[in-house]
Amino acid sequence: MGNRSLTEADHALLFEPSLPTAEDPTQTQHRLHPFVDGNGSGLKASPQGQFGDKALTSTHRFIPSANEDSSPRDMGLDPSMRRRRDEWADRGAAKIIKEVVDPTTGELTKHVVKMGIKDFKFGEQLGDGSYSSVVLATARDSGKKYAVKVLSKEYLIRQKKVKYVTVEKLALQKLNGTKGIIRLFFTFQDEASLYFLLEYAPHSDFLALIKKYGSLNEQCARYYASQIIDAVDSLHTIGIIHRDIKPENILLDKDMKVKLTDFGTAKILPEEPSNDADGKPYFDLNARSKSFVGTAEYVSPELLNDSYTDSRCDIWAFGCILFQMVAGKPPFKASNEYLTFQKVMKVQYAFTAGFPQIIKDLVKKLLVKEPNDRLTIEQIKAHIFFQSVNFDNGSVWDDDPPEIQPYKISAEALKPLPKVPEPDATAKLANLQLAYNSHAETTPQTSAATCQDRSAISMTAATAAFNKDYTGQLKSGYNSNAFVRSSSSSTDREKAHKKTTNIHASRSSPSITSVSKGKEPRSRSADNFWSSYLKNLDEHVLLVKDIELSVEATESSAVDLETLAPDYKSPCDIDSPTESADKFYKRILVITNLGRGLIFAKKSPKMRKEREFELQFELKLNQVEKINLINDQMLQIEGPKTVFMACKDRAVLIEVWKLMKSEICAKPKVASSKLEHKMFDKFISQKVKKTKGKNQVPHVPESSRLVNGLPSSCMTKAPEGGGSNLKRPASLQTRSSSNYSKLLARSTEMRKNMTRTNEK
Ligand SMILES: Nc1ncnc2c1ncn2[C@@H]1O[C@H](COP(=O)(O)OP(=O)(O)OP(=O)(O)O)[C@@H](O)[C@H]1O
Repeated sequence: MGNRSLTEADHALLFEPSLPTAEDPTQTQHRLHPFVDGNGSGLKASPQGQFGDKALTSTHRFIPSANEDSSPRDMGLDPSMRRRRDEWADRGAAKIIKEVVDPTTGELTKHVVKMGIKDFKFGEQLGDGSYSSVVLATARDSGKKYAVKVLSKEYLIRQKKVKYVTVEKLALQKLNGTKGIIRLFFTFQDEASLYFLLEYAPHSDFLALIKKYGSLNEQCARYYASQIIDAVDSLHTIGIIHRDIKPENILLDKDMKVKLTDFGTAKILPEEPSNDADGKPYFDLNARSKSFVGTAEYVSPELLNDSYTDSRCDIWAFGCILFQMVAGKPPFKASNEYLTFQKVMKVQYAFTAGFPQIIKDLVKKLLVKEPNDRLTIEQIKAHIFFQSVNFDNGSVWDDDPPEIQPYKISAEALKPLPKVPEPDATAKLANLQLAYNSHAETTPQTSAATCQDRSAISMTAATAAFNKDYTGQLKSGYNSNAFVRSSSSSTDREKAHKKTTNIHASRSSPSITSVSKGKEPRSRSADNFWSSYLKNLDEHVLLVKDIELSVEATESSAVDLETLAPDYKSPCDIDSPTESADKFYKRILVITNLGRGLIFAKKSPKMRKEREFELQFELKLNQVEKINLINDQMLQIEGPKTVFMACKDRAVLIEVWKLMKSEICAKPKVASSKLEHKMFDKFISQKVKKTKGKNQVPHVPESSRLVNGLPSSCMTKAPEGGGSNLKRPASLQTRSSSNYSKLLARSTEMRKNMTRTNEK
């Protein structure tokens, strides 16, 4: 039993009847009012430990066995054990008030009934926690399914976990009937174990969902995030802080809706005197708690840095989960717990490529080191991401879930958030916008104020401009250049534009004005767009170019180069896609200073209709093993995948080749253009010497056969087997300590021993 004796409360939980929990569940026609714990019977001695991989093996441990009736069990029991079991059958059963309507008189009569282990058939194990096993149970009378959390008394006492169970029970009782919280119907016990009869959530948990799909699209993320935050709001309103919110503690019920579970480490706040006229209970949600509880990947920095948490730790965890929904992995994850802590303490995380701007904005405001600067729940609900969600009319819980789809990058998602101007600031914004646009193309001097604002205001326009600009270039053979005006034209803005710039005459297009810029292949607005897009990732664009791209098929298939690119008669005859080439995707390559080659594709068969660019492929340049120049219009880049990049424009290939050859990663090398061309020419002449015939179609070995487009493995999707490197993170639950290294040591120790200690 360790060095800690049981408190009265612990004793009550383990050995005495307790308070009622919830309405009964097992009957459809009758309402049942459970009010006490009792004891159960019908247990079978288990040869192995049944309380999770972290539990101790106990020879005294009992588990409910699947679908057995009582008689065969009696055979193995000696008389004293049988007597004890029978004693507990009465003592440990839950006593429930059953309301029965008399069919003749129509009167409601109440009966006290006992419900215990004998009233359920036990089935498969649903899950394993640190100190419990959860099994499926079917009520013998109604056939309804439940999840029963089974906790070994001996283990709880030995590992000093009784407090956790008490807290879990109290929290669930307090929260009973709250939307988004798993329901505890009642508890019962026998000599060996405690049983929590819980609502069954048949669709597993949120971690499994993310794993299955790899990520969730914005719509799904919005649906689930709104339920999670609403459930957290309800918790906090009732004075409960969860403190271990993570995907695996978010179950999915029969309707695929959120049910928070695992309140073992919750904090139940004392009610404070209320000043409210309506007398609503008041809880100090900012009251600090020093308990070291949570899970490494979702733990808030204030617990690690300053050894305290309050309700804002649930908001932090919500931010981590929101990130994970889109990225498929938690924001703070390292090879071990210590390194994960380091990242959390420094709030060191990076958005994945193509992370949608709107969610990024919200996550950035949630994963904030200083709890006071973190958004409040009210502010979260008011965030533009939840603009379409009505948190007041219950639709968050009533609406059916959307079709689950993984997140797929789209140009729409990359568009920066519209900056909502204050009414009187519209004109100023327009001025700044236009001033910036003019600046970007023509005006050398810009005021400091304009510079400061421009990153915020230029991006929407730049996005729109980029797409148009790009289409325009294709049509006009790179002879036109575009510069941007505000994408939402307005008379005011046009006036402002005239005032602030006298450079360009307006054209009929509301968002683009084209001017001839000689031979410059791409407008700066396009580059600005990518720069702005990547700026948030601490990345900047080194190169934006049109390319044709193919990726070697993962399984070699009988596809040759002609099949790969039917319009290309030979690789040396590469040109921009023609208007007739319906099957072609226009692709551009963006190379960044962080050594990423991002290939965006735009399906625009006739170049009439605007189609959005989508990130199709990411090439990690530092993983490139070899670059082969097939000829001076095509590169073969060997790495984890073989990528063929073709471009008629030799200068483009020079740049790509140069970047890759110099193993560009974090720091680009700057070489004089003359030198680059020299190097390139040398490289080519060596290649040409080795090539037997000029302009010959290179031999493509069977193993390097190509397919048109990209293998699906390059697209955003769930990794094999629902994959990802997501392991179920285990909770940390240990006593508070101001000494961080002690905490780490303790958590490591804890991992080893799979033990927990009671918080103070
Ligand atoms: N009501 C339920 N319906 C279906 N499955 C459930 C239910 N409750 C729990 N489970 C499954 O059992 C697992 C363990 O449950 P739970 O998290 O409550 O246990 P725990 O011992 O408190 O775990 P932890 O180690 O996180 O503290 C869950 O991850 C889930 O897979």
